[in-house]
Amino acid sequence: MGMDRVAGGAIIDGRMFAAGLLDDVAVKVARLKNATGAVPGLAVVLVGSDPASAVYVGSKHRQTAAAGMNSFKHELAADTTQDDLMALIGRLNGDPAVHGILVQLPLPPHLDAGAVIQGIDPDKDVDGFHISNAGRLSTGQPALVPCTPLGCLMLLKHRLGGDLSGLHAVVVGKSNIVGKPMAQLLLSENCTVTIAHSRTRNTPELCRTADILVVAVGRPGLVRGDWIKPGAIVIDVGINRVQIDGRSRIVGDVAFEEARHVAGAITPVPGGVGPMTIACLLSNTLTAFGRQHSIPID
Ligand SMILES: Nc1nc2c(c(=O)[nH]1)N[C@@H](CN(C=O)c1ccc(C(=O)N[C@@H](CCC(=O)O)C(=O)O)cc1)CN2
Repeated sequence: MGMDRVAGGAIIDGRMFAAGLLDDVAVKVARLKNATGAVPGLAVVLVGSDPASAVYVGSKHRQTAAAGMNSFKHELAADTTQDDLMALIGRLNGDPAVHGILVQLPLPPHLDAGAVIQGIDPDKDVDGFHISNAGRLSTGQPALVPCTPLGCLMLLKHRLGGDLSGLHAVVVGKSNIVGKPMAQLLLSENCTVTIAHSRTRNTPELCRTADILVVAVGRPGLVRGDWIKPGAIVIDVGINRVQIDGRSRIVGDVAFEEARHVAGAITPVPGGVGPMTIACLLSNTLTAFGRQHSIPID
């Protein structure tokens, strides 16, 4: 599932893989409803009118409903105060119909995103950004795992038949949202993990030693074809809006046309990691519901 061969490496079809995961979630939700009458609920909070965020939130809302779950969309004005946002989070924490809470990022600059994230009940933190979930992940305890790295790991495990053990993984980028949890997940799969970032001195050389290369820096086309070890699996997390020939396009952090001839497999942008983010969010919501009610989901 989810892999097309082209001259050079394989293109990993994230859209197809995500569709399969969403089907799987929908089947489990239907089974749960039949058995218990209960319906998992996801609350998504959007502050302001950033166009890309509005699209992502709309998509989350639609896909949550399509999977048979309750979706609660909260759209707040751009000048919402920290106190009002925290009060909403408090209400959602206490609402028994809400099993997952997500605050769409980025928030307007006057708001303290860190305080908002730490205000979410860790058991409802389906983004996996709360410090408790970060700590649980890094100590090997059951955690809600950030959606984008979780989606990357699923694509990698599928490509590699489930076994990543002993492979050298290089993660370019050290954000709390992608780079660090990605590194933790790869470590938990027994990879040897290197994290490269803007101060790393020999990033191209390091990348050339990677069996698995995950790039999440937000710099269009940073990773060139000659940074890639022949046959490596390349996961491009970048979603960068650029103007090409006067038209707005989305490109990744990897120079795709160069890289695909060297890599053994590569995710495209769009159509690679992005769709997995929302599919994993719904999967996390189901996981959160199961843990809150001590109901096995699988
Ligand atoms: N609270 C969060 N905020 C943000 C997250 C997140 O995981 N939690 N991630 C990103 C945005 N994001 C989801 O919220 C997201 C980004 C991209 C895609 C996606 O499917 N991309 C498509 C292209 C879509 C387009 O044309 O714009 C693709 O790559 O194929 C889904 C979700 C930041 N904020």
